[in-house]
Formats: sequence, C-alpha cells, structure tokens
Amino acid sequence: MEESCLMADLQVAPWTLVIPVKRTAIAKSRLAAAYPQHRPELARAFAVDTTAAALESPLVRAVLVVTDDPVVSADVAALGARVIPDLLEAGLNGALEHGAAIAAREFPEAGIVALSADLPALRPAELTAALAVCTAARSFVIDQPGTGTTMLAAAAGVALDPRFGVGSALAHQASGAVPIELMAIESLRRDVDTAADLAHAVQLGVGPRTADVMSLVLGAATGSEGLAC
Ligand SMILES: Nc1nc2c(ncn2[C@@H]2O[C@H](COP(=O)(O)OP(=O)(O)OP(=O)(O)O)[C@@H](O)[C@H]2O)c(=O)[nH]1
Ligand SMILES: C=C(OP(=O)(O)O)C(=O)O
Repeated sequence: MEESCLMADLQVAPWTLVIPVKRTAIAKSRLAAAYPQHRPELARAFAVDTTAAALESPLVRAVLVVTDDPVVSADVAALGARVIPDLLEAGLNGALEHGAAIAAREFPEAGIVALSADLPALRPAELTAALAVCTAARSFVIDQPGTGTTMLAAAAGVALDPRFGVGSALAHQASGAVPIELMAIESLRRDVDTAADLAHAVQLGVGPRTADVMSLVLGAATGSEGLAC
C-alpha cells in the first residue's frame, strides 16, 4: 500500500506553467508593418500553439493562461488549460505574479514556470529537456537574440520574481536566476517579435494554428498583387 502511494507521488508532474497572453487586438505590434491584416490572428495562433505544446510535456502538471482575450481563452480552455483573467493595468510581470500566486495556492508542491506565449515552433520534447535541468532555485532560458527571456522557473516554495521586459536576461541573472545552457532547445528560444523571427520559426516548424494563418497570409499575398498581409 505504502509503496503504491509512493509510486503515485513520483508520477505527479513537477511543474505548473503560467503563460501570459496579451489581448491579441493590441499584441505583437512589431508584426504590424509586415502583417497588417493577420497580426491579431498570428498572436492568437502563437499563444494557442505554445499552450498546446506545453500541455504535451510529461513534466507539466497544469497550464494556467493569464489573459483577457476571449478567443484565446476559449481556445486554450478547449485544450485543457485553465484561464485566469488578467489583472487590470498590471502589465506582463504583474500578470505573471498573479498567475504564480494562484499556481502556488493550487499546486503548492509543484515548481512554477513562466513561459512566453510567442513560441509557435515550441517542441514538447525541448520544453521537457529544459524543465528537466531546472535544478536551481530559479532558472531561466535566454531567448534567441540573447538579451531576453522565454522561460523562468522557480522551484516549489521559491518566489518566481519575474523580471521580463527589455534586457530581461541580464535582469534575471542579476536577480540570482541561473541560465539554462542546453544547446538543443532552439524551439524554446525562438520567440517571435518580428517578421524575421517568424520566418525563422517557420523554418524550424510551427504548430498547426500558426501554419494555418501563414497559409492564409501566403494566399492573400499571391491572390492579389500587393495585397496587405
Ligand atoms: N497577460 C498579459 N500578458 C502579456 C502582457 N504584456 C505582454 N504579455 C505577454 O508576454 C509575452 C511577451 O511579451 P511581448 O513579446 O513583449 O509581446 P507583445 O507586447 O505582444 O509584443 P510587442 O507589441 O511587439 O512588444 C507574450 O506572451 C505576451 O502576450 C500583459 O499585460 N498581460
Ligand atoms: C518580454 C520580453 O521580451 P520580448 O518583448 O522581446 O518578447 C523578455 O524577453 O523579457
């Protein structure tokens, strides 16, 4: 009896993920010039593909999506994520603190991970590999350009203390978080802010919702000369 209880404990996935998603009507502004018509749809697709990939990792116990976006909310809830309304005017780090507080209350024995929602090429195996080496009190993954952060993990009982924003890699390191040095986690590092980032993500292989929007974009571009994307 005791042994089977122990086995069950060991099988509980050790991380709760918090994914912040800005309202897609205003998100991903750096894509506006290249994708004036499809920018909100791309932002939604990135968030839903990121959430779907996160839910597939065996090390993920639950995914909490902090958002006020109604379409994203419906889509991620259908996948099995839990939706938490954003805090008014709290910004990205405020949204993460809010989600982390709920995660800590509901799953006190799990660590908490903040994951950016703009990782449309994310592969569950790469997320799993990174989570498996988050052994410090706080660990983080530096983004592809080398200055930002795509993931911040805090062990159970440790405050997340998110410092996302411009120059967040340095800010997280200065706050004591340890960078994850794994090489083979390109899809976890590839956050998409610009059209060039998106082209690279497409090369890596994006999830199905982002691929669908990219097909629409391509159709619009080839269907009519000079038509805005
Ligand atoms: N819930 C919530 N998420 C946010 C907020 N601000 C940013 N995010 C999310 O945080 C992540 C990283 O943000 P950015 O890459 O700066 O996204 P963005 O603000 O949509 O992009 P830009 O307009 O190009 O700066 C993305 O997943 C965003 O959706 C916020 O105020 N609330
Ligand atoms: C929010 C961040 O970056 P970006 O706006 O480049 O996604 C970050 O890297 O902390």
